[in-house]
Amino acid sequence: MTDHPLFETRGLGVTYPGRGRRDAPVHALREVDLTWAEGEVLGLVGASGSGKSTLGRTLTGLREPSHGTLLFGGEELTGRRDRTFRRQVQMVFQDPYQSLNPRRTVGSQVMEGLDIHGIGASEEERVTLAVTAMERCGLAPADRYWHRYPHELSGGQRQRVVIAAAVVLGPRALICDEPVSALDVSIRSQVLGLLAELRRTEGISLLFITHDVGLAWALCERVAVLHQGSVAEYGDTEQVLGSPRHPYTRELLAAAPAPPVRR
Ligand SMILES: Nc1ncnc2c1ncn2[C@@H]1O[C@H](COP(=O)(O)OP(=O)(O)OP(=O)(O)O)[C@@H](O)[C@H]1O
Repeated sequence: MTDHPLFETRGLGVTYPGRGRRDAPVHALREVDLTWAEGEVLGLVGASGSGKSTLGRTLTGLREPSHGTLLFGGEELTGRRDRTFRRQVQMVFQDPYQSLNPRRTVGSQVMEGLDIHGIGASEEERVTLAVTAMERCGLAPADRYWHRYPHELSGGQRQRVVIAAAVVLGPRALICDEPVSALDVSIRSQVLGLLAELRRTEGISLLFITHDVGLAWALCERVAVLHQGSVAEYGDTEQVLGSPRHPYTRELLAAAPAPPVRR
């Protein structure tokens, strides 16, 4: 732990060039000032196109800011992220197929990061770490899943493999971009429960990107509402979603399919 926030953005902006030659550039993020504290579950909510994924990808280094400053543990991040950062900050995407290789077994995919980062003194130790992470993520006993391919698993199990492949590296932060939107409604709460538990037991900070204000309300301590690339409102979840001040936040809450429930 440091005294610095895990991540901090100051005046962060991301502009994409227009898709066609005649198209105007898209200002996906404008002047975003946010703080994500170590150990915190921070929600990023907003409608489709509000810039949520762009912000998540910019934090991980998949996209470079066009302007502004991005700090990690108080240090400015520029250019290619180093190996330590890539180990400490992991992403979980909406569609586990996007993250998994269909031609490789579950065990080899959970092991892959350990090989890349040179973790574990021997193959045996790496296998033990992978088995522990899989079982920690609800894939127990691990040998039941180890030799299977992604298509042989359910959507929820695939997402657990993705989470296990991140957790095995001992990350500080998980950036979860709509992690349950592609899953069957009946198993969403199990995967959300796993993420909440990882935060509680391992102290992993969570950034929870969602268009679903109800989920943010249930899971997050603080929430930032993004509207057309800008932060409309930001603060404690109770305050932002319980007594919204910005008309856009009220609109999002009014459009929620069920009244949000605080967990
Ligand atoms: N690679 C790209 N090139 C050009 N424009 C892009 C690119 N990626 C995203 N955009 C545009 O940037 C804006 C923000 O997109 P982003 O995907 O970050 O929003 P989002 O809130 O995550 O939306 P969704 O919930 O639909 O994923 C949108 O107008 C989108 O069309």
